[in-house]
Amino acid sequence: MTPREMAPGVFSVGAVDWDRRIFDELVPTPHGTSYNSYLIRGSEKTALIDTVDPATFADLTANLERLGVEKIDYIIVNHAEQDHSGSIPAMLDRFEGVKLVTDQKCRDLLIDLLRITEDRVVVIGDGDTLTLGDRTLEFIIAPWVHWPETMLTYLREDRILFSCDLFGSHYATSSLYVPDEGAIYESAKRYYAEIMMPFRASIKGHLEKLATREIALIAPSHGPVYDRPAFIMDAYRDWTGDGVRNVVVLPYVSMHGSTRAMVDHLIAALVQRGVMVQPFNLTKTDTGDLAKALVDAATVVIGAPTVIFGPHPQVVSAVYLANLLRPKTRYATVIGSYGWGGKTVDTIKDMLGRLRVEFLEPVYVQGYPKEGDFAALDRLADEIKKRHEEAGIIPA
Ligand SMILES: Cc1cc2nc3c(=O)[nH]c(=O)nc-3n(C[C@H](O)[C@H](O)[C@H](O)COP(=O)(O)O)c2cc1C
Repeated sequence: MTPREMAPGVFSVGAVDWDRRIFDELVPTPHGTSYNSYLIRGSEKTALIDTVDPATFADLTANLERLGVEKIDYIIVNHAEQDHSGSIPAMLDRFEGVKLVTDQKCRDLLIDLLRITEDRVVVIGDGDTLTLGDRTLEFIIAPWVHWPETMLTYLREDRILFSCDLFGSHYATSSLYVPDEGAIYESAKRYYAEIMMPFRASIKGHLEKLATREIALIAPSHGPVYDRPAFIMDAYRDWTGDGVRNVVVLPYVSMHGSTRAMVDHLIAALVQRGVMVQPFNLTKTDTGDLAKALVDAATVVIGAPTVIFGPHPQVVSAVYLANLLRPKTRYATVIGSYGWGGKTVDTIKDMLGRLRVEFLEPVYVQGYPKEGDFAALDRLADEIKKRHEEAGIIPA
């Protein structure tokens, strides 16, 4: 990618990774991603906001060369994770005298993760500023935008917020600005779900802190720049707020069709009662899609057959993930089938200890479901409808 100017003297100089299909060896990235780095040329000093994944270091340096950059005074480090910080050691070698500017926790992590030496780091605190001559950078400490050391940087004169992972999306595009709000909404929601949802309360606080600030552009560290910041800030307010949607997320596995018959019956029963359903066959599911669905669904029903006295291992993996991500789900239960015995329902319940959910009566049956079992699923659908009505989320 070539440098793109966002404001006079402010350039996007990072790399687009069109082919990346998995991130942190954990989350699928079906649309690739980008590692955004931004150059600010002040009248006296030059600063670089974050670097890039080390695999794309050559793209960053090529962009700096294209702009004729010979000296960088500061590298602002908003986050110590290697997809942004990993090129710092190479940058320190290349640009003699450059100082890293970051908060205390990030400094400590940089020393631990990248073996940076203390003397290369200037530590700043919340609200501190750094002048580049005609430009002023203001630092906003924002811990737990998925790691404890995260911070944001605000370029006062141009009203640009460099938000690092906050508001980011794994989305490779040749467009500097959001090319399609619908597509970016989905990618940003998925990204929020995968790494920020567990820290919903902290993110809410950061949004409140930002609410009074004039922001013309939000320049995140992944995905395109927001030239209509209200779009993504409203979406984040919605995702981090307490509201839930009239949706049942239904992750399931079925080896021989018994649980599947129950899943199909429950889907039909819920739809007949005006409740939306998002089923996920876990043998075919992209975990990012599942995480995204968990962001605002009111209810989760887990469909699990028994394998060696407990839940099928693919269900265990999904339940473990859901427990880590801590969605704002209000109701949960288990449906499924066993052959002779086990502890599937109790094991799943125990695994969801971090969620503040009310457990509804499970429907767990021996073998292929019989008439009475389907009737129990109808009663479960009634119960879910009642809860959603009480929550005021079923349209009249
Ligand atoms: C590998 C394997 C292990 C199983 N282990 C158990 C078990 O420990 N306890 C049990 O009650 N049923 C066990 N079953 C039987 C299934 O739970 C039972 O067939 C169930 O109806 C399968 O539901 P499904 O058709 O939705 O896959 C096992 C089945 C398989 C294939």
